[in-house]
Amino acid sequence: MALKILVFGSGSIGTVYAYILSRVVSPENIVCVCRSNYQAGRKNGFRIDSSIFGRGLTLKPQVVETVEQSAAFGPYDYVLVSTKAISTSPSYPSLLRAVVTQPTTTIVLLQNGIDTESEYASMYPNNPLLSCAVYLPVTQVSPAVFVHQDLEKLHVGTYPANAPQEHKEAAGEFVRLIAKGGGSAVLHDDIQLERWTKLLGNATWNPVCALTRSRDVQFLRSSGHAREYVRSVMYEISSVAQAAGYKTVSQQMGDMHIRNIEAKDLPGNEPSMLADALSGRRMEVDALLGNLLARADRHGVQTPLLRGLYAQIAALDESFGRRSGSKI
Ligand SMILES: NC(=O)C1=CN([C@@H]2O[C@H](COP(=O)(O)OP(=O)(O)OC[C@H]3O[C@@H](n4cnc5c(N)ncnc54)[C@H](OP(=O)(O)O)[C@@H]3O)[C@@H](O)[C@H]2O)C=CC1
Ligand SMILES: CC(C)(CO)C(=O)C(=O)O
Repeated sequence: MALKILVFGSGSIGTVYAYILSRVVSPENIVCVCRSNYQAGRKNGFRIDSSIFGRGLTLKPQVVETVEQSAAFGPYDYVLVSTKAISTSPSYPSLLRAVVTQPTTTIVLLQNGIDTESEYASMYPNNPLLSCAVYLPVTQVSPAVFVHQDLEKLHVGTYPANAPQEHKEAAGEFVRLIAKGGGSAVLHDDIQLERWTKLLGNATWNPVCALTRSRDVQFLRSSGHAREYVRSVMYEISSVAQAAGYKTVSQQMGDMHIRNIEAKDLPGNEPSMLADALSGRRMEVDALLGNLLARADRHGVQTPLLRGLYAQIAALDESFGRRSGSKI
């Protein structure tokens, strides 16, 4: 039988993976749940300009406005969760009840952050749950129009790492599917090290860039203190990672990361949290920082700079909630 795929959250990441999968699965079997870009996506489909996959790419999947509407197109083999990893009411995991109807439906979390999986795992204990680290810089420049630059790599593994054998096999099948669509996916027995490795960059650049309305290179070149500040924030993150057992997430890794950004031209990369801040959208405060601080507390690691960043980004996020009456 033909595979059926649901993309919950057809923003930057969801749309590019929908495109990759549309090279192996008929677009009529790919259903995209949209919100602000629903009208544009329904009318014209999605457009992607990618420095890797090509310019002017188009995708015309099924487009719906709610998860309930998408249930009519199921049952699904894969439910890709590509919303922001934020708390909502009702929660994102609970919204998926209408579509996680088969024990074989694989849930794939295409999101940044750490410690974001447990609600999905407790709600859908029998379904394969895949957690990922996504390297895919994409920005939505107008409704349903996306620009993707430089990099595409997906690290995939089960949650938890010691999931049953059938779930491990489901992870392998998903990795093969992405590869058939021309993407680069890597299977891990334990994905958490990759999540923490990615967090080193995201817990630094995402809030720093969002708070300063600067891209990463712009921030680094903004004053004589910027580099040392970023380095010190990364030192705190790597100290928590070390205490949590992720020994390769080190200060040396942070230094290499900074050197890579320093070597880039202005203006640099726009982290997804900067894109959210510029549009006044709710931000991944806990997935990127709050859960990290909880780990720091658990291990008794001092993190004064991260606490300051958290307090500021949480206040900015709250201000967006007040202003918009909040979409969540
Ligand atoms: N963009 C990037 O470069 C990268 C992002 N990531 C991570 O990937 C994840 C996804 O990020 P990204 O794609 O940038 O986020 P986007 O904000 O671009 O996309 C999320 C989409 O989900 C939609 N959505 C949210 N709630 C609902 C709902 N209830 N019903 C229907 N649609 C909904 C949003 O709609 P609306 O537009 O109305 O808000 C939006 O279109 C995040 O965890 C991010 O940190 C990882 C690597 C790179
Ligand atoms: C790697 C990076 C910075 C890509 O833009 C990202 O993960 C994000 O924007 O959240």
